[in-house]
Amino acid sequence: MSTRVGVLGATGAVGQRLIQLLAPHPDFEIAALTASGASAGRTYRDAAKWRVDSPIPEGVADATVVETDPEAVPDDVGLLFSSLPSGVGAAVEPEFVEAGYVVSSNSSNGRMDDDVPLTIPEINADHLGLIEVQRDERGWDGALIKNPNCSTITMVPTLAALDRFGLDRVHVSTLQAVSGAGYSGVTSMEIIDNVIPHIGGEADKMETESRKLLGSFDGAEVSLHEADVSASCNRVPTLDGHLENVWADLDEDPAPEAVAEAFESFPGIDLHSSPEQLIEVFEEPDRPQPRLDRNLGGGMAVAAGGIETTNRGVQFNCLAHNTMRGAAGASILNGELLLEEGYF
Ligand SMILES: NC(=O)C1=CN([C@@H]2O[C@H](COP(=O)(O)OP(=O)(O)OC[C@H]3O[C@@H](n4cnc5c(N)ncnc54)[C@H](OP(=O)(O)O)[C@@H]3O)[C@@H](O)[C@H]2O)C=CC1
Ligand SMILES: N[C@@H](CC(=O)OP(=O)(O)O)C(=O)O
Repeated sequence: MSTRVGVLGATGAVGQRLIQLLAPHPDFEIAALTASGASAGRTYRDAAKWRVDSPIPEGVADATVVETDPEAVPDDVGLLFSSLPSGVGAAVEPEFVEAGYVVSSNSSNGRMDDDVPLTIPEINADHLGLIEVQRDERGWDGALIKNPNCSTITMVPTLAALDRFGLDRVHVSTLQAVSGAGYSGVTSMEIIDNVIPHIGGEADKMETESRKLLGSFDGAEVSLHEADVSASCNRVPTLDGHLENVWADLDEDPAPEAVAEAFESFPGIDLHSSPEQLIEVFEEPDRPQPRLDRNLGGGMAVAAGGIETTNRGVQFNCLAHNTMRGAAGASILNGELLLEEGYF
């Protein structure tokens, strides 16, 4: 039997991707769509400026959008996916959890809170245990779980695979697609024929979230991984797919073949949205590329290439689809993990 789910911020860019992925999902059935007061009371077709490259799913187009308020969401909804602006998420997500809902959120608010699991199921599914800590400390019946920032999600599976060689220090420079900024985030006049060498707050997120994801959970708290991470974030004129150049200093000195083997053999997880091969390695020196490789594994795989040794470790490139693996797909995968683990 399918679990009835809702989408908070359903009319937005990430909300639309969530709807596209949830409509055919075997375990979830869309039962509530929320947005701002300006959209509430309207049909979804009327309220949302639909921009996904497939039609609005049947049953969603004529559904009525409701206020983002726990009282407006039916009680039999078991799981909520949140893609609200972070300021709104910070205010309303706790209200939903207090009301007993389990919320799988893509918004950046609260990701580094000590009692909030920040999870990529293939990397740190055990951090879900923080939910018990969260419930004890906050007296909540529901639960709040976060997926990381899209640039962080792209890089962290490769770092997790490299940790067997002793991950010591990481430098990363990103080339991030415009969809990461949302539909009205950067104008065409700003980005065509241009690169913007700054994305507000992004470097800090990569530097902190990656250490939490790679950290260890002892049943009570997560200790951050000791590796130092330095990031430099750039907006480039691609539509989807964040490409990243990574330099990792390691305690050991693996050959490029050993690094490729570590990437390719890194295990996935048996969940519907997880790809069979989590990290796909290219031997061609000019891959991965956003336009060619962002849809690997249904947009849920990470691509790596250009592996070379340095005098301190290894350098390589990695790529993932920022609104699939990096946003909507990440929240849904966390929802699948919560379902599997019996949290609702
Ligand atoms: N993990 C990642 O890497 C990524 C994360 N994100 C994050 O996801 C979130 C959503 O981004 P995006 O989809 O681009 O944003 P949009 O601006 O496209 O959508 C925002 C959604 O929130 C709703 N909303 C806005 N204000 C309110 C309010 N006061 N009360 C209730 N609902 C409100 C909007 O409804 P309405 O249409 O009525 O205004 C809309 O449904 C952000 O936090 C963003 O940072 C985004 C991209 C990638
Ligand atoms: N800042 C990211 C997208 C994003 O919204 O990230 P976050 O989920 O951390 O707010 C980008 O521009 O590509």
